[in-house]
Amino acid sequence: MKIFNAQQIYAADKFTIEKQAITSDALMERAAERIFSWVHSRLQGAKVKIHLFCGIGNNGGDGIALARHLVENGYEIAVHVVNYSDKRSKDFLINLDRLKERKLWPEFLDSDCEFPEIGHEDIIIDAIFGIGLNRAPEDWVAKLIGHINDSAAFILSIDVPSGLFLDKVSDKPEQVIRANHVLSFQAPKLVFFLPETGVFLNQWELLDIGLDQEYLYKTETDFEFIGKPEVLPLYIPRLKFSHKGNYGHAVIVGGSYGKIGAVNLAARACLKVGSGLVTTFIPECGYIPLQTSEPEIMVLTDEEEDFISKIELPSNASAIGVGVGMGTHEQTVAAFSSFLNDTKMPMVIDADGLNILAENKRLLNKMPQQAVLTPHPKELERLIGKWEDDFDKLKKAKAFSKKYDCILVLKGAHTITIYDGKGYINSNGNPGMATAGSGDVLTGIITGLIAQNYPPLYAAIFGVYLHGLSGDISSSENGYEAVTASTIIANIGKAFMELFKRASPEGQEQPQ
Ligand SMILES: NC(=O)C1=CN([C@@H]2O[C@H](COP(=O)(O)OP(=O)(O)OC[C@H]3O[C@@H](n4cnc5c(N)ncnc54)[C@H](O)[C@@H]3O)[C@@H](O)[C@H]2O)[C@@H](O)CC1
Ligand SMILES: Nc1ncnc2c1ncn2[C@@H]1O[C@H](COP(=O)(O)OP(=O)(O)O)[C@@H](O)[C@H]1O
Ligand SMILES: [K+]
Repeated sequence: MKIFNAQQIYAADKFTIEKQAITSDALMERAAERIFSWVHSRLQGAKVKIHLFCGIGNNGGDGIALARHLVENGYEIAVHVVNYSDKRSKDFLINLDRLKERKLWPEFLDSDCEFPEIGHEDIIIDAIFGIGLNRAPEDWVAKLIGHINDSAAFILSIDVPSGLFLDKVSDKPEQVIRANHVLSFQAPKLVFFLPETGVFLNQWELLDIGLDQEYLYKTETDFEFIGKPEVLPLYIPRLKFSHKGNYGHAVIVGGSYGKIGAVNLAARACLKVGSGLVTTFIPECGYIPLQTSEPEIMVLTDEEEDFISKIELPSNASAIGVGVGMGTHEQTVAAFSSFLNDTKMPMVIDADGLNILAENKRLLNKMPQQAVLTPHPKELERLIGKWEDDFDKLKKAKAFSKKYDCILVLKGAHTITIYDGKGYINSNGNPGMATAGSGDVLTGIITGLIAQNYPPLYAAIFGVYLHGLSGDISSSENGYEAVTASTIIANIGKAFMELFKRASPEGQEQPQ
């Protein structure tokens, strides 16, 4: 699903209004009707007090139009107009008049007023600012936002939490609404997924307001939100008359004394995503534990006992995952350096592989084309340097990926895969996955997919999704805390099965 920026959303509104020959007010009415039916289907007329805080732009207009629907359906409401400017939008004014025609007079809030009392069981509709926020709110508006945040009431934000910019991080977090739920129009916003801005909302949902499909389809975006519909077409089916040679030979290179487990996890994940053969290249000390615990996995060893000093590959290797648990011994650095000189095979580089690259930047030019790098935030910082905020991070990551022709997988709650100027934002996964070795599993998954001939970018996007889905199945069975890297591996099979379930008419999924 595409993630549009504010200019594109405004353009889509304009295009839709012209093509469908409707007024902008009709589009606002559509938006308000969608919000109303969402609210009404949940509240069913409950006698709960609803406070609507409405700005004076179109986001406020949505709120005022919603107020009319609520009052017409018997809800107990209080409308507070946050009068932060005298430049009221046309559609806001149209809707204000309609409200007044129904004898409902909003309370106007300004810099001198007392803020309304909010009961802990009340509901707040936040329609102060939408995607039009272009500067920090004035002090009194910021205080009002603080007052709303301090209440125990449930906060439902319209389109975006008010105070959240779409293209930068607010330097004053207290000026942003902390929404329990956001009803966003048509498409998700990038800020929902970045660590510094995503914290302002708990959940989000999309409301379709019928923006022109052709415009949405044709408009190129810098970011895409990756869910099941996006990953399914990437899947490569297994063929009836195939043999293991058709599914590649993945090699995991890594491990050091005390960190052989990382290789074990990555190699098992490789097997579970369907790699035909899996070999590990590890220091001698890992030979017995790996051979005895994983009968399917072949083991090659370095001549050194505790670390890697010279990397050798099986002759028919088709993809390499390198770096997990590998350490940064100087002989390992030398081995990795000459390995990069000699090997132009598809490669996933993780953990100490990334640390070595960061310490020896000249090696970056030796990476094979479209190498997949899977840094967690600290590893990323070592590679691309410090960033000012999450937007700057994305800009720097894109520049890095372009400079070295590599695919960057920025791991996090919403992992973002960057390539060719575009970002692919993963939709699944959970905090249970913040656990030792879950990154090693991801390395194995992506390597195993590349070994089977998935193009590296697709392997990264598909692999990240599959990893998140396995993590979600693990947490649904065990709870967040008990998710381990091994439970993620154990659920890779179920994740594949889940991918091919289709929704039944009742909304329950059935195998396809
Ligand atoms: N354009 C359309 O046709 C539709 C727009 N919709 C709503 O319209 C919203 C965008 O509306 P607007 O563009 O009017 O913008 P907002 O309602 O977000 O903001 C209102 C105006 O306030 C001004 N402003 C920005 N920051 C300010 C600040 N810190 N202090 C004081 N004034 C400030 C800006 O000029 C801005 O246009 C969307 O988020 C959505 O809720 C929906 O009604 C659907 C249809
Ligand atoms: N809060 C979270 N929500 C979803 N996924 C997460 C969360 N925290 C971590 N993950 C995922 O878990 C993995 C952790 O990787 P990493 O930090 O490299 O772990 P390790 O080094 O222990 O293998 C990444 O794929 C990341 O996206
Ligand atoms: K809002």
